[in-house]
Amino acid sequence: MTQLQELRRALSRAGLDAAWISDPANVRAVSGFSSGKDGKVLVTQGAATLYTDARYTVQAAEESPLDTFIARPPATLEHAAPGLTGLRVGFEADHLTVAALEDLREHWPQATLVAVRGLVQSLRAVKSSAEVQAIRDAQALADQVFAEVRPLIVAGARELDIATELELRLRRAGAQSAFDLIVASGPRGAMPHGTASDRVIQDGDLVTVDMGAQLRGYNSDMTRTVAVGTPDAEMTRVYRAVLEAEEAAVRAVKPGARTADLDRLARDILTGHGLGEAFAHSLGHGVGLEVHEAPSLRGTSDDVLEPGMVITIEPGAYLPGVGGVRIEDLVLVTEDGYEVLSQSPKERL
Ligand SMILES: CSCC[C@H](N)C(=O)N1CCC[C@H]1C(=O)O
Repeated sequence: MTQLQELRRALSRAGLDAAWISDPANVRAVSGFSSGKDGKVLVTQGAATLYTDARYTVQAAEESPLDTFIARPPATLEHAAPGLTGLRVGFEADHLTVAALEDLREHWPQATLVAVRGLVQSLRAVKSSAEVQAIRDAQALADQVFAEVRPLIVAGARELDIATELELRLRRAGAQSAFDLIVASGPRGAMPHGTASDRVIQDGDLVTVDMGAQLRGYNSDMTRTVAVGTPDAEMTRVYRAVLEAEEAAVRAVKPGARTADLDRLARDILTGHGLGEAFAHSLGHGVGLEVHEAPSLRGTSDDVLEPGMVITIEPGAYLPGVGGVRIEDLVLVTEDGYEVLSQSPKERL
């Protein structure tokens, strides 16, 4: 079943007649149009229309099988209005701005607008085989680029030099970085989102490299913490604890597993090493058209793993003023367990 068909079923279940899709990743998922930030999709049970402007006339025709209406707002909203009389129309509450909602109210007075959350996101959590292949290819490229750049992570190099090499090589291979590269060395490792700075890497540092490739619209996500020289005994202990938590959580991935339980498993291991407080974020997240998408591997999540989900397992420990460690694998949930997509070797300290 296509995402459009699934969306129509989800609309019926939610008591809606139509949906106005404005989240760029959802626009892409439903229409195939890759410039989702400049598109909207109106889905009813009988029709689906992609709205975009004249900059994309050729691209929309090439990429999307949907009927396409080329115009700018408010002409787009005026075009849609007659078909919406008396309908309950869902809009994406977690994306639409207040101003855009006011525009919908003004132009669609005969429709009942209903705020919905996560409608398309939940459909995207389980990937098709083509989507899995795109993510697999993105991760394979990230692994290759990481292997090329790993020898450059030495004392005297700047974090920015490492990030630049990674990004350049991803670009040369026809991909791009999925997010601002995280290269956090020494004490900067205590920042989970420590994007590369001009800090010069020192002998004895641990260096956290968190990178993703974006290929054909799909992302990968992986973190390795590497040692430059010999880290001190405390950071070696922290590294081993994070590795233990990471590998245990990966082994527990299977259909039916509650993501909150996986988070608890990793957190309990780190707590056993006195690092519970240092694990400052959730265990992971789904990956696909967005780097962060459903399911959530947060302690408060109700999500349950299903075959076809692609998730990260990424425990970390962050000690302000001292340093940090994160180890992250990209994992496909399979019918009988899991497959680790990220193949870059991990340090064994
Ligand atoms: C800015 S994208 C960050 C990608 C990274 N792998 C990641 O998802 N995280 C790093 C710290 C925790 C986790 C997050 O929730 O952002």
